[in-house]
Amino acid sequence: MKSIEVKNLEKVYNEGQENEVKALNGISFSIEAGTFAVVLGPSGAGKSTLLNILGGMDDATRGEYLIGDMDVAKFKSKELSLFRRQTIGFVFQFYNLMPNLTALENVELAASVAKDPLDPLDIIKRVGLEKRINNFPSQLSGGEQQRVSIARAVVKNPELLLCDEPTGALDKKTGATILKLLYDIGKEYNKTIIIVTHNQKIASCAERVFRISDGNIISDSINENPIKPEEVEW
Ligand SMILES: Nc1ncnc2c1ncn2[C@@H]1O[C@H](COP(=O)(O)OP(=O)(O)OP(=O)(O)O)[C@@H](O)[C@H]1O
Repeated sequence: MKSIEVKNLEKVYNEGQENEVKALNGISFSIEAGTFAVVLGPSGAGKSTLLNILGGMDDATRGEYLIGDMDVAKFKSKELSLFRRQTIGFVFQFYNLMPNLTALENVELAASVAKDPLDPLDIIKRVGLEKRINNFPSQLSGGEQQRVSIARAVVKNPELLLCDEPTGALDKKTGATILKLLYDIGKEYNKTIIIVTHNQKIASCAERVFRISDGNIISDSINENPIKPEEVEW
């Protein structure tokens, strides 16, 4: 497992033009492998921008992004494509499953592009969907679809799991169980997890909490006593 380091990361959209936007103002942080971290911030703070850069979906304007000895900010598009396949697992708010594939097939497809995948059936059982493997996404509840999407992310055996408002479309009870599943899976498979959210409650169960505002990290705290995800007061 590899630690993550970001140094003086800047993202400027439309640099030098009238409509220039500084979305990230030279932020720096490092995260130890296996940490359950949350990035909190209001709308427009730069959360999606940061997530897109960490996930290799966009490049930084300036600065460094290292995962272990991988110098990701220097990657060209082909290396970034491999990086997205092999190193990152994504969990999105609205699941983004392939509608014409079953739950198991969605997970198998992700495994098929990974370098060192885990067993799809084992993972789908681990997320509690043993009896739903042949269902299509439209035949699953929101919480079940999010379980498939977690299985799809984890089966790739990635270094880093990036989650964009993973409980944002779920009711409180389902959101809490999904949060617990993410936490438990992170610990079982020793994965670094970064959850981006505007929901302050989620931060109470994180080991590390970053708050961002206007493209700056305004606080970076280690939570010595995170509460259990199932005890989060929503
Ligand atoms: N492709 C883009 N081109 C120009 N400006 C952009 C682009 N993407 C984001 N921005 C701007 O960058 C700033 C940060 O946006 P970002 O989407 O990262 O914020 P956010 O914290 O994720 O917000 P939200 O919670 O609403 O999704 C905003 O001012 C936004 O308008």
